[in-house]
Amino acid sequence: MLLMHDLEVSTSRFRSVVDAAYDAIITIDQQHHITLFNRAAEGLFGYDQEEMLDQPLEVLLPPAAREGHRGYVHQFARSPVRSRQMDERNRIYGLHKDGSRIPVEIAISKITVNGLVEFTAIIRDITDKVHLVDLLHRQAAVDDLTGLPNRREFNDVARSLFETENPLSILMMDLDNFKLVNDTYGHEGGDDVLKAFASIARETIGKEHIVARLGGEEFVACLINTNKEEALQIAENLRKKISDRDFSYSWPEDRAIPFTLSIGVAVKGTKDREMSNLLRRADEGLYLAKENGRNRVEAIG
Ligand SMILES: Nc1nc2c(ncn2[C@@H]2O[C@H](COP(=O)(O)OP(=O)(O)OP(=O)(O)O)[C@@H](O)[C@H]2O)c(=O)[nH]1
Repeated sequence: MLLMHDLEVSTSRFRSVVDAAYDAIITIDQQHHITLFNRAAEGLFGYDQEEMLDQPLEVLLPPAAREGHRGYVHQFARSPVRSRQMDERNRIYGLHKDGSRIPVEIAISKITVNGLVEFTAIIRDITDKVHLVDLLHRQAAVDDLTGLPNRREFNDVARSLFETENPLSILMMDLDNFKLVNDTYGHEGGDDVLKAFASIARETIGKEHIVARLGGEEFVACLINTNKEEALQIAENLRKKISDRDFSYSWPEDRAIPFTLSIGVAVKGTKDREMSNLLRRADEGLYLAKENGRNRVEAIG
């Protein structure tokens, strides 16, 4: 009798600890059916405990993860390890009742009860952490002023594009006499021009290509699947649009500032071993365009 009482006390203590836990705690049996679903799990997944007991765990996983998860649990059941953190390198998602995916961290452990293996998963919602990491990634890759990819991001992307067999062209672009723009319209006016140019270039060059800000008034475009004639045409089209003010762009307070740009063009050739060869030739083209009077397009090679 005393033993029964002790057991009841211990069970109710266990229940209150599990229910007060901040993390979702779910237990499944050998057939992957849910045997325990605490309050935090109700909050995380949007289901009531009554709905979930005896349900297969798969209900809480995005369809694409279900098969892999079953294999993972089988393998874990056979391994001598008693607890482990589920894959920390790849993001793991749970599936909310409303169909949305929830990024989670999962610690899983197993116990053997009467010869049968049971698993307990402790699941933490890491939505805030994931948002923060994504934000930091974005900030590290994007130029604040224009919203374009920055030099580092461009180098990464361009290098991987260079590895493919596809034709590739580079436009090296530099706004003309930008110091004069700053001197005449102030640094803020200069910033407005940079933002305007970024927006017009992105629209004119097209979403299938990459436009990035290398720094200052220097920009670059990587044109994918584009040969020399097409690259020259895109460059000339952009130069002319800017020079003729043939674009619709909403300037801040309608204070449109005239500007022009010079462009150097280089096309990937069989002799190009690295992206840096191509970028160097585009730079030489840009230098030539400046030498020859600015507001021009020059190609090298
Ligand atoms: N407003 C603004 N100015 C910048 C920024 N970054 C660089 N600059 C300015 O850009 C100007 C670049 O001047 P230069 O390199 O002499 O070239 P330029 O006057 O454009 O002359 P060319 O390139 O030879 O046509 C400098 O005055 C920099 O201060 C920026 O983010 N905002």
